[in-house]
Amino acid sequence: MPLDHGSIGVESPPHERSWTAKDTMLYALGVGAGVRETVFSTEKDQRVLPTFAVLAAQAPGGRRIGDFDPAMLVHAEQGFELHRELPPAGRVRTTSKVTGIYDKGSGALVTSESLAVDPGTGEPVITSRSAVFIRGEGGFGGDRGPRDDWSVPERAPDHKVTYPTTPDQALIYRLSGDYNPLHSDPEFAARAGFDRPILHGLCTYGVTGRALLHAVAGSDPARFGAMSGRFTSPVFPGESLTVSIWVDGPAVLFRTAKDDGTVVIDRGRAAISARPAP
Ligand SMILES: CCCCCCC[C@@H](O)CC(=O)SCCNC(=O)CCNC(=O)[C@H](O)C(C)(C)COP(=O)(O)OP(=O)(O)OC[C@H]1O[C@@H](n2cnc3c(N)ncnc32)[C@H](O)[C@@H]1OP(=O)(O)O
Repeated sequence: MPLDHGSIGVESPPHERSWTAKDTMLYALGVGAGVRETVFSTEKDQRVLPTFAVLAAQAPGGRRIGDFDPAMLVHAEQGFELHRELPPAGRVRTTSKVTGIYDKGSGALVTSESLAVDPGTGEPVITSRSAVFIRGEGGFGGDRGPRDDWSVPERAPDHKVTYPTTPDQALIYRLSGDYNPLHSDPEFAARAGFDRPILHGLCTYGVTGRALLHAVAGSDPARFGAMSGRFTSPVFPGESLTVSIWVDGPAVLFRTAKDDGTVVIDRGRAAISARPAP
């Protein structure tokens, strides 16, 4: 059954969500911030990894986009802007909407946007933009969607950071709320065409965000304004991730790859503000 194009532009009812210090510590462990990053993984002077913003701004309950086999859905793109640093425990009110359904031939690309505000003041806290790719749902004769002019700079990266993931990474990450069996159940993963469960896209994204935070933002979440990228190939738990980073003032480009060179996040952009004056 085709996807419901009537879902485009329909705003979801506001959804309030709160999180605790334990949620943000668990998230930190889920994206690999452990004993060397205890400011994120323990309560001592705790701060929050900027990429937690994507989870904080998720709003379930939007309009359904149609019937399809959930095993065929993968996370395709993710971006966010952080309007202020997130506290270890907090609350936001989020509205979201589908912004487009594009025909990519082999699948449909469904894009969405969420705005999370401070429920007390109404001030924006997080803007989040994401896309999912539903394999097998393309070919309906629709628009292919906007083009992006991202290209790899012609110089060597200014930074290269490699982080491991562990075989248990997806089992820890899922406890932050994405219980999609694609990441835990070998039978479901086989239905999706994978010989074992794959890592959550947002886990790869969080590992990449740590690399950016430490390499170009002086490990200071307050300097981390935005990040976006496209998931180009699946990652299996246990694989290492190398983030190549090019810095041009506040504008940062990046790309994440596995040990065999396969690029898993492409078209990466981040916005990092200057170090505050002492
Ligand atoms: C907040 C929201 C939360 C959402 C959570 C979702 C639930 C989660 O639990 C699910 C996950 O985490 S899944 C894990 C992470 N994602 C992945 O591993 C997907 C990796 N990517 C792929 O496999 C392929 O790129 C694939 C399959 C995406 C596309 O591969 P192909 O079918 O071979 O397509 P290809 O021939 O390369 O390109 C066809 C057209 O599609 C565009 N395109 C490709 N990958 C894209 C992507 N990732 N995002 C956007 N567009 C993409 C191509 O550009 C091309 O279009 P055009 O010709 O117009 O340029």
